[in-house]
Amino acid sequence: MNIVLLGYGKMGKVIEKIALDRGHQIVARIDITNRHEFEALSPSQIDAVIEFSHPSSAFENVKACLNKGVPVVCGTTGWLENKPAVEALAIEKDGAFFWSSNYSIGVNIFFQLNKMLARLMKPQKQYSVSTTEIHHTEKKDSPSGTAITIAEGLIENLEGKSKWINNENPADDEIAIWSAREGKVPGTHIVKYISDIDQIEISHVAHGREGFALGAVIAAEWIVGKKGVFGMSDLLAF
Ligand SMILES: NC(=O)C1=CN([C@@H]2O[C@H](COP(=O)(O)OP(=O)(O)OC[C@H]3O[C@@H](n4cnc5c(N)ncnc54)[C@H](OP(=O)(O)O)[C@@H]3O)[C@@H](O)[C@H]2O)C=CC1
Ligand SMILES: O=C(O)C1=N[C@H](C(=O)O)C[C@H](O)C1
Repeated sequence: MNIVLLGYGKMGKVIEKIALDRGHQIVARIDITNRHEFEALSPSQIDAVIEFSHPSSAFENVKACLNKGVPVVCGTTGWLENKPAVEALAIEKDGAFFWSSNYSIGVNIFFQLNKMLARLMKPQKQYSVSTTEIHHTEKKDSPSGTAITIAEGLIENLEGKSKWINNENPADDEIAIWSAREGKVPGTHIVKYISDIDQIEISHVAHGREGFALGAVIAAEWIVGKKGVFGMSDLLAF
């Protein structure tokens, strides 16, 4: 497959290595300094774009891919408010758009576990729930996209929760997301239920970026020839 990397930072570089190991070619590595090279490429040169850039650039980058008529797998977080517009554009252009807050298989299993646990905890009103995410100090957005997906899973499956709040004490209808930035931590997510007498905790700890990158390359392999708006639950058939 011919892949364009839109965003060539920490993730772009790990994705490149995994894509090459899986026998793909990297047609272009685009970051903020050589954006014009992407405009110059013709759709016939590209099987899929993998976009991991910056919260402020993902919206324009994904629109540029859909307008060019090439499938795009996007992992950038922190731009959720513009995602519905991109999804509408993908449908209008009969294109293909894939997004996940987290491409790791382990985290996607954790998302399901979180929802299952929430369903079990729903009648147990003596517990208060919260989620914590810990990432490296270079991370631009807070809370993490993954923590938002976890909070959405809790809101869907617990009673009386309608929104999340970041690094502030929650009201009764809010899920607290506690964010911390420490050293080079690749990504840790914890869901905790606390009562007066005990505590239940589930966690996912990434040991590196390889899991995110492998999932993104598998998504790019999967999206070729498809039309529509997709996420990891389509790929993993959850
Ligand atoms: N969904 C998932 O599984 C995962 C998602 N992420 C998300 O991916 C994103 C990128 O993470 P990471 O690689 O660690 O970040 P980095 O800051 O290491 O890399 C971002 C890259 O994007 C480039 N960039 C900035 N603006 C543009 C633009 N307009 N066009 C093209 N490239 C641009 C930056 O260039 P320059 O350096 O010149 O500014 C840099 O090379 C974040 O939103 C992060 O949260 C991360 C891991 C997993
Ligand atoms: O910025 C990161 O590094 C990560 N971002 C994603 C997120 O915001 O959830 C996924 C992963 O946790 C790493």
